[in-house]
Amino acid sequence: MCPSVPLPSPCPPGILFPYSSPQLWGRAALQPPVLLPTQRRTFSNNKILVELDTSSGVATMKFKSPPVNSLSLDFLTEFCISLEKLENDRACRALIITSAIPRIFSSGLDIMEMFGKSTEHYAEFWRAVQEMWLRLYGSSMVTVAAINGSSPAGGCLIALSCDYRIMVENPKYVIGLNEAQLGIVAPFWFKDTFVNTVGHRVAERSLQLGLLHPVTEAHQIGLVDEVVPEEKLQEKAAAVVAQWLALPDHARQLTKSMMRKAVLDHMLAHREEDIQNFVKFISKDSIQKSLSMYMEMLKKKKS
Ligand SMILES: CC/C=C\C/C=C\CCCC/C=C/C(=O)SCCNC(=O)CCNC(=O)[C@H](O)C(C)(C)COP(=O)(O)OP(=O)(O)OC[C@H]1O[C@@H](n2cnc3c(N)ncnc32)[C@H](O)[C@@H]1OP(=O)(O)O
Repeated sequence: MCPSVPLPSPCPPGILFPYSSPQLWGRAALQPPVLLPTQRRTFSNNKILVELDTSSGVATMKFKSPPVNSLSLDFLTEFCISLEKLENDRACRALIITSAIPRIFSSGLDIMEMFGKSTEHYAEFWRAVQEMWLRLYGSSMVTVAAINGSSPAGGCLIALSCDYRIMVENPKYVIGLNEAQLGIVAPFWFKDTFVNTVGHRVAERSLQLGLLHPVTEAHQIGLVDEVVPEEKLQEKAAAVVAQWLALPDHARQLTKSMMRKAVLDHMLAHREEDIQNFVKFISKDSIQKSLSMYMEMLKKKKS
């Protein structure tokens, strides 16, 4: 049962509220500072592995969906379930997201979910994409993306939705919202999340050109906050989390809510319309043709 933790009053109508239970916001921070032995709780499905260290309150989530951690409907569903579990767990205050697949953080939305399917399927898929973003961008946990590989489009969105991004320095890795290169358009809430991170001018150029930025450039434009060698990634992520967790949960959470509220509110107010727009757009013959050509190009690249 959740303890009844008094919230600062009056509570701002932060968008975090529908997605995280206000009673839980005090979490570990409000408990007496007793030294607990390190304890790990693990849960897993065939796409995602989560390990929660209950003594520090930090969970690590590893994407493990070969070959490229693409965000299929199944993956998104498992991702949302895992996020919900952690959000509702009083022992969890922070989340590090990383990949168990070498060289790839996530290849973005699974293109096969947007190709040759029924309008009902497109609507269900898009609702799942929205749900994932609402949960992650609106999370009351400290969230850090430990980006250990390339992260195009939807993969970049996951990183952008976290509070902090650390990327492995490797000249082969790229990150960005490259939708325009596929002949599709990043929806307004992808764009807003990007703008909130890198600013309007950088976002405008990057989105119009569908740029995938090499790591050093991503760092220069503020798309990632830090760049580290592979072997330092987990240590750095843990240090960043510790710094953020040193603040009182309620102050950090209310500040986060204040910063993200407008964008989250905007999407919630237009959620159904956004689904209809997606279905209409993705069902067009010209868009289906672009996606088909893109998949062909990916396959040709291999041979
Ligand atoms: C008006 C507007 C209104 C509403 C909105 C409308 C529009 C819709 C917006 C939709 C937003 C979309 C977001 C997205 O995320 S789209 C996906 C973008 N992703 C990419 O462009 C990445 C493509 N992939 C790659 O670049 C490479 O695969 C990658 C990730 C760098 C890895 O390279 P490599 O290790 O060499 O591996 P392969 O290329 O050989 O890939 C292995 C295998 O995986 C398949 N694959 C790769 N990516 C995807 C994917 N995203 N979805 C599905 N499948 C993928 C690839 O084809 C290979 O398959 P194979 O069968 O050949 O083994």
